[in-house]
Amino acid sequence: MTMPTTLFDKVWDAHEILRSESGQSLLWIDRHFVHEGSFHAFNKLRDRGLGVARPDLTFGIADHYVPTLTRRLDAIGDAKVRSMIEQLTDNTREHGIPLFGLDDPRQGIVHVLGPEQGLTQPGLLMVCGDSHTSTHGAFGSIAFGIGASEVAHVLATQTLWQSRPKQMRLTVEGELSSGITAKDIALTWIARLGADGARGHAIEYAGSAIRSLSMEARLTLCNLTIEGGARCGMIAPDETTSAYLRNRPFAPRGECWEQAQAYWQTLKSDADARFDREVTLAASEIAPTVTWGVSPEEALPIDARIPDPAHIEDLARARQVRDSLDYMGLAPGQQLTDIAIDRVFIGSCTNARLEDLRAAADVLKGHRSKVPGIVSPGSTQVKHQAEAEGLDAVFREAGLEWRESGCSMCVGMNGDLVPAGERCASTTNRNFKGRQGPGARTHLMSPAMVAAAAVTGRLADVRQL
Ligand SMILES: CC(C)[C@H](C(=O)O)[C@@H](O)C(=O)O
Ligand code: SF4
Repeated sequence: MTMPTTLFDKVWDAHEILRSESGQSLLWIDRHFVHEGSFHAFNKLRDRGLGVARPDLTFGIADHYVPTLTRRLDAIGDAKVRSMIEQLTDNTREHGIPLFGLDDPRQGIVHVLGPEQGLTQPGLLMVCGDSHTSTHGAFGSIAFGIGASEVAHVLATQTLWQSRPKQMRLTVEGELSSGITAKDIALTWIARLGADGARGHAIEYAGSAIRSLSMEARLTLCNLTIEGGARCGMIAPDETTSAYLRNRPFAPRGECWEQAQAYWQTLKSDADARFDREVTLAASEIAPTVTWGVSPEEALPIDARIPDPAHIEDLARARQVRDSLDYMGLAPGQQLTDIAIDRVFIGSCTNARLEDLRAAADVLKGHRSKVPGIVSPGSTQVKHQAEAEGLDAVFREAGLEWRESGCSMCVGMNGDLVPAGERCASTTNRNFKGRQGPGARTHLMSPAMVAAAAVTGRLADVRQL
């Protein structure tokens, strides 16, 4: 009798080349994405006179530093920003690595582009020097972020040493009510377990509420997995996965497609597989959720009040809450829906795919935004699709800026910043101090909720508009 195994075990075991005495596994890497931050690793290779082992399995993507007002490199005033994009172009050219560069019609944020192009597929092992690589696990691949020296190791060998993480299953049963999205599922579990709650674990998302999510929503959920401290997040591939991938540029075709289907069907946890940890949520207990503090775990249902540190017994936690409120410029006990905002941002690898833009446009249609804001589609293709549907017109008529695709105001590396002291309702994944700019205050929420905040000028419950 064979031991029952999990989806994670199946994919991991298929990639393990050997195991060291200390229990580390040497893993084969199927896909390696490199963005502008990879220059460290390329410099390392150069110092040691090494080449890239498998340029055909490596893909360059310009996203973190790209301008969103234009696609012209020479329009970037900041020489340091320009050089980040130039270095990626030079490094990929030198090593024969395909590049989705600034002016490529397929350009996009790495975690939007990979799935969109069909590079992300069930059963693969994928890495990138970027923490939100967990996104790609939505297809039933193992995908995680790695550090600069690991990027160099993968470039040089197409392999990576890793220790096998513990495993946790997060089951969400029931039906999500209208207005509740994958973003709300994620913020809810992270608020419950903590930003460190899933540390050292690979998460498999399961249950009827997860199975009913679209592919794009699954990407949002797996994207945010890292904010709960987990190593990666996965969802077993099903009909939704195959329907999404069929005919994508890099997806298998013809007989290979049939073979892939047969393999993908085996990619699920056995009925009696054991997890180190099981967590269950009822879909009915999930409300539209927003963050109020400086960590994704500081999140609450939109109808709640800001916590009062005077009522928190744990002194360390009370101090933390006081510190968060101080940075965020908020008062204890304040009703979330009373918080006025200064601007909005709709973008990032978390929530800037077509369905996200549709959800935001649905709420904005026929309204003016009370505050300024930027909409940056997750990829150039998403931009074109949105324009074909007239979504750009909805955003423009609402008074928001319709920009080019890139990481943009999620992290501000390209100069798209929230001014100090301003409060931004944002579809992104991190609300750390200074994340959107020095002194900037970020509230994370779903695209529909950002649109509701734009329309009302404060944090608002999209279900009550
Ligand atoms: C700059 C990059 C390495 C970073 C990451 O690792 O995630 C960024 O994408 C982020 O979201 O903070
Ligand atoms: S959009 Fe934001 S979270 Fe995603 S890769 Fe870019 S900087 Fe990181």
